[in-house]
Amino acid sequence: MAVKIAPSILSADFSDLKNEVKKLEESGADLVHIDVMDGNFVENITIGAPVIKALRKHTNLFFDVHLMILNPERHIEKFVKSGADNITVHAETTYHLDALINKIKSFGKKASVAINPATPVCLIENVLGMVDMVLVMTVNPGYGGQKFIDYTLEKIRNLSELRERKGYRFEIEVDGGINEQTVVECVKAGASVIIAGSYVFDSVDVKEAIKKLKKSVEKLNE
Ligand SMILES: O=C(CO)[C@@H](O)[C@H](O)COP(=O)(O)O
Ligand SMILES: [Fe+2]
Repeated sequence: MAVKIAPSILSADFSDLKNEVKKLEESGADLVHIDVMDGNFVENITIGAPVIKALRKHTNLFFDVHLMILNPERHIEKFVKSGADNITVHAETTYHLDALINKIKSFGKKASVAINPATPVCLIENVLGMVDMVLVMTVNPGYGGQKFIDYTLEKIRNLSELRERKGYRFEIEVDGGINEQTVVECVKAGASVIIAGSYVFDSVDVKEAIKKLKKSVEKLNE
């Protein structure tokens, strides 16, 4: 599976998001990852649907919206209308995961499920045939710039093996602590959508950072 790079704008300059997103488009990003945090499910509070809607006018890049909010079912329609292309919900935030995924899909959007580092894969096993992506949190959600948690690699391998065995089509997305080394481990384990926040935005050259991540895994696909 071709590896895609999804820079997370959590580490971008919030006072200049329009230009940050345009810069990603010119730098070869495959998707834009947008972290929505509510100060309840996670400590931090970031951006909501109005900001996504405002950004939508300035790029055609795929908007990968990662909801880290309680009661996500109350907000799906707003995020659909804001221009999200994919909506990812955390399995830990709902009692009704199946219904929630169907709700997202009913709007014609891609629907994905995320799990925290400590959440086992078996919790989402029943919905693996319904989702477009499984997002494996490789740090605890809430902040950018954290250290990659090694034991999450086993979950990626586990998901990859389940996908193969059952003939599922979801992609595995990884989020948190991605750099030139950890990206290789994740892709080897079966991930193909790579979210990178601080690695991309803290670098001097965004285009170069994206290129380096792609180059790190090129050899694996030969
Ligand atoms: O969802 C989250 C954090 O909760 C992420 O998408 C972060 O934005 C990743 O940041 P880095 O670890 O790559 O700096
Ligand atoms: Fe994220």
